[in-house]
Amino acid sequence: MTQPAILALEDGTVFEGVSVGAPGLSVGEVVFNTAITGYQEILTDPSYARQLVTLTYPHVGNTGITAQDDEAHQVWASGLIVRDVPRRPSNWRSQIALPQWLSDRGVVAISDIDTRKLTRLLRDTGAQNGALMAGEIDVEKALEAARKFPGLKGMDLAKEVCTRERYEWTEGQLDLDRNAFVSAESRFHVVAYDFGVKLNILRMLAERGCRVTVVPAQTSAADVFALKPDGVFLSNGPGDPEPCDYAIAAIKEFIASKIPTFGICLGHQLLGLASGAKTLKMKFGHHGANHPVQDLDSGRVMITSQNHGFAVDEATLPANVRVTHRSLFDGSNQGIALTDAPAFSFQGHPEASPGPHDVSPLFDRFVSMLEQAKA
Ligand SMILES: NC(=O)CC[C@H](N)C(=O)O
Repeated sequence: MTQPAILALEDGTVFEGVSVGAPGLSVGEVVFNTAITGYQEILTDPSYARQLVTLTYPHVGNTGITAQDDEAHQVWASGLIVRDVPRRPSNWRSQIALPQWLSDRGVVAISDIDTRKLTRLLRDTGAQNGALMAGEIDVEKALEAARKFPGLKGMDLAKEVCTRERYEWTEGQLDLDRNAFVSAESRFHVVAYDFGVKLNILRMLAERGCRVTVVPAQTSAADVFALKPDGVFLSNGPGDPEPCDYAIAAIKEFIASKIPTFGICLGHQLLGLASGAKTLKMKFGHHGANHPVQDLDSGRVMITSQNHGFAVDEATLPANVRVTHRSLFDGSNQGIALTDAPAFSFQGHPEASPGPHDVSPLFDRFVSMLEQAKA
């Protein structure tokens, strides 16, 4: 039996649809993602914590859900908003249908709303806070919950979503012919900060010969140095980078020690902050899998996967930080490199999960840095 669901926005707009997940109330910042595939990777990406994600692609759930495609061991998005979910999925890898998977995990989701109208509204007004309600509906209560959500600015979520315990990672990428993840021989030891890390990042490091020790967000630089790594990786993650003072302090020490350091997304923003730059909240951010980004060194344009609502403010970069990449959508910063330390970072997602692989050579650049430092 279909259950009703609503999406209430802080500006008072209410969308009525049907529930395709668990009953209940869930609040967060509403963001739109324009990728046409990868709904499972998006929902399990820890960077979406406290966000309600709407997908502009209208048919979501067609290929079902496969455990191997999880980017983390749980759904991190606070809710899902879509136009249409198929009656049944169809794919040889599918293990479970999207609505069942969502409701098993207590995730509130709505379908049958006009997602184009919602996206236009968010594009015009900027990302808004909202509330999803499914099952028993109380419009006033949902509107109040949407207005009460404090917003992501100033919210430190990295320390909330990260691993509690340190762990080792050696598994490479999925070999579909063998239906197994392949392990590679390791030549380097990398300490990866988990601010909300996506598993495909760890796999891409492992595939390139890195044995990875994943550590909690609040691990001190001294504890990292004690592990004697060849390099440090700074992961993606949810929330505002600015309040993550523990991470900024640790990264300052990595820069000073000249250990090879590579950051992705939140990790990029944190490297920027540790270098002395500032970050800003964008109007509606970048969330999609077809964003053009220019590599300023080569002039090449790459199509990239993106998921961020904050950005490094280029106007605040100190003299020892070079801009390496820029978004061709809005000219915002997409990459930096220090001129006096082997440290660089990228705002988008070179792990492309989901998305195109144009930026994956950045992992090779990090590995060359590890090689050079070791030589
Ligand atoms: N994917 C990420 O790491 C996102 C970084 C940060 N939370 C932002 O929204 O900008």
